[in-house]
Amino acid sequence: MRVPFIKMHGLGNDFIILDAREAQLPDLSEQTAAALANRRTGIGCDQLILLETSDAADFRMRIFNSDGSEVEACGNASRAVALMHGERACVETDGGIITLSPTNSGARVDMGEPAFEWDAIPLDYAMDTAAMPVSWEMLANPSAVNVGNPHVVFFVPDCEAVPLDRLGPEIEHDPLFPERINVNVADVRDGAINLRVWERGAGLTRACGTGACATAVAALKRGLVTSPVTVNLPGGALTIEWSEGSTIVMEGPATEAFRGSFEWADYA
Ligand SMILES: N[C@@H](CCC[C@H](N)C(=O)O)C(=O)O
Repeated sequence: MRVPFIKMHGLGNDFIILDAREAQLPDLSEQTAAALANRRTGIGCDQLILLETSDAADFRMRIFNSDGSEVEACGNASRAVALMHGERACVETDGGIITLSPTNSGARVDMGEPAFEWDAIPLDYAMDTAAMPVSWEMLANPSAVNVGNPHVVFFVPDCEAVPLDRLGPEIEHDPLFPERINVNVADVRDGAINLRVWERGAGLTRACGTGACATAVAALKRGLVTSPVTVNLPGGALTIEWSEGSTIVMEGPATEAFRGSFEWADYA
């Protein structure tokens, strides 16, 4: 079976998008998702996005990391899907319903409300998620925020100085995080946030939209910045708006890279 795909990215965080809203596709196993995401032997991407019909929203967006794991949310892919869809839409994800609106330069996405309770992150045991009493070498007292998916956020003097390629996987797989975790390291300068992210199931990426949301929320709660705040990532900048008790709104660019098709193979 020949399957069409669209390759898109948000600030260099790249996606394969498969559209099963009208055409029927075989069930996508985690092994097949990982094979398609492989940069040497597949098409290559950080996340594979599968669009399906939904009874609860205009359509459903499923998200697979490059290691094949299916997860709840992806901010950058939400903007890519908004650009591809071309009009405002409510979208069902495993992290909740989000609302996408294309803009002249990309998209604006209402990502829903963040959660802060320890068991909503989730953590393995109860603790204060605003300043967690834990550390990994120079990374200490992070905030934990769930924005549809789980994030831990460390504020440091200089995020470029953190060996995230070494500490990221160690923290991602720490037993404190039963569903693993996305690891954010951030510094605040001139009212803006500089951010690097080790993504659960994908490693270091050029940008992480949910990471930007979680970090902005954690920085706003700590009184380090005011809303709306610019979050600078290696791939470019996002704007995040949030206030206590409200939903998070993310705005930024999205780009189509190319289209193609491949012969479906089931690796399960
Ligand atoms: N790139 C994403 C996040 C993708 C999912 C994440 N790696 C997870 O496992 O939760 C984004 O832009 O938000």
